[in-house]
Amino acid sequence: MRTSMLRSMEAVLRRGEISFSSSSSSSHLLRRSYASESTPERKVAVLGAAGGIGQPLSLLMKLNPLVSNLALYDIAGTPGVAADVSHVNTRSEVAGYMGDEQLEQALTGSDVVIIPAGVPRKPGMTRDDLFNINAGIVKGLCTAIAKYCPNALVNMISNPVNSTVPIAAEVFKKAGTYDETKLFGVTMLDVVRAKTFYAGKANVNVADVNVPVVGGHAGITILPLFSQATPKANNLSDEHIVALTKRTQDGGTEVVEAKAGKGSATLSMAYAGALFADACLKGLNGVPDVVECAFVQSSITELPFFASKVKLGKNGVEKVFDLGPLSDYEKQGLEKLLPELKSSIEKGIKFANAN
Ligand SMILES: NC(=O)C1=CN([C@@H]2O[C@H](COP(=O)(O)OP(=O)(O)OC[C@H]3O[C@@H](n4cnc5c(N)ncnc54)[C@H](O)[C@@H]3O)[C@@H](O)[C@H]2O)C=CC1
Ligand SMILES: O=C([O-])CC(=O)C(=O)O
Repeated sequence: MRTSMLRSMEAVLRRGEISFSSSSSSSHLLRRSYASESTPERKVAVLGAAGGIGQPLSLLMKLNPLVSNLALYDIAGTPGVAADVSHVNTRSEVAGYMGDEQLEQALTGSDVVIIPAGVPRKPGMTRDDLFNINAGIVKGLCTAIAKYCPNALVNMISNPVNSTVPIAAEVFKKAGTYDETKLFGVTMLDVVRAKTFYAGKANVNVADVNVPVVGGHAGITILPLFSQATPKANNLSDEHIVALTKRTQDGGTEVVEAKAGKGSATLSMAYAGALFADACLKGLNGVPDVVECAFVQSSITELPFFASKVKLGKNGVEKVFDLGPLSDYEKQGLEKLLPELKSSIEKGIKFANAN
């Protein structure tokens, strides 16, 4: 029975009928979709592809039939990762690129660039403690993106996202290529966590759950809006909501501590990153009503960048949705997060302009 299941799965993959579902209707990673002979060519580059996130993310992007070319770039280790992933019998051609001199080739022609390059946290560190190393890495990679694929959608995973996205924006502005509809901080893992934790407490099917998560991607700047969660749960008290909010905000730290010095979330992040990149590709391909949360240039609060629901279209961000009705608890959370998020954004802008 197992053999016949594998055979039918392989047949479906060969026909290009499997795709990643955007989380809005189902949280199943693999699902039949509209992919067909007419699916356009799309090149996706993963920068940091040999890392803890990069490797499983590269595999998941290899499984995505919307991808025709997969460029795997890192400063080391990519030939092995690319050779390994390239043997998976799905649509995309895989190529590995290593070191500065191959970055141009990796990036040229990319439609989507996913950036999980940089150091992860160890117990006791905040995401901001990664700034000194990762800011420079992101700046270098974005300088190359501006040069070699200025029209690509950029999915920034490297932490601290609250600062690396503003850094990217400044680099692109200086290069004259900035387009606010094409730059995204990936906050999808916060949404993935909020859905999982909510489903567990509310006792509902996780595949049906939707929870917007707004703000930023660090500690209290992560604000899950459980008052807008669906399906509605009648069994959750205020205490439950406070606990769910805290667990979502501390989700990254929970993994960092459990890994005890061996890094931060990689597998769940690869899943979340693959879902978000899939949503970007669907938007580029003209699929209607693709809506996900992301940290983008925004005017829905006083801050220049903010995570909220965004509609993805043929050019990237088509619409930034406002926050909708908030509970009193969420209003307080919003007030509390603004100063920290503001200072992280300013730190990124200052770094980009000083260096
Ligand atoms: N946005 C989010 O929700 C999340 C973000 N992260 C962040 O993602 C980043 C990566 O995490 P991991 O994969 O666990 O780290 P890792 O250390 O396992 O992998 C990072 C990879 O980046 C590569 N790299 C370093 N400098 C580079 C450069 N200039 N160009 C290309 N590649 C370069 C390294 O060689 C390594 O292979 C960290 O900053 C981490 O904090 C992690 C989890 C969730
Ligand atoms: O916590 C970290 O350092 C990694 C991260 O951003 C997450 O898991 O949300």
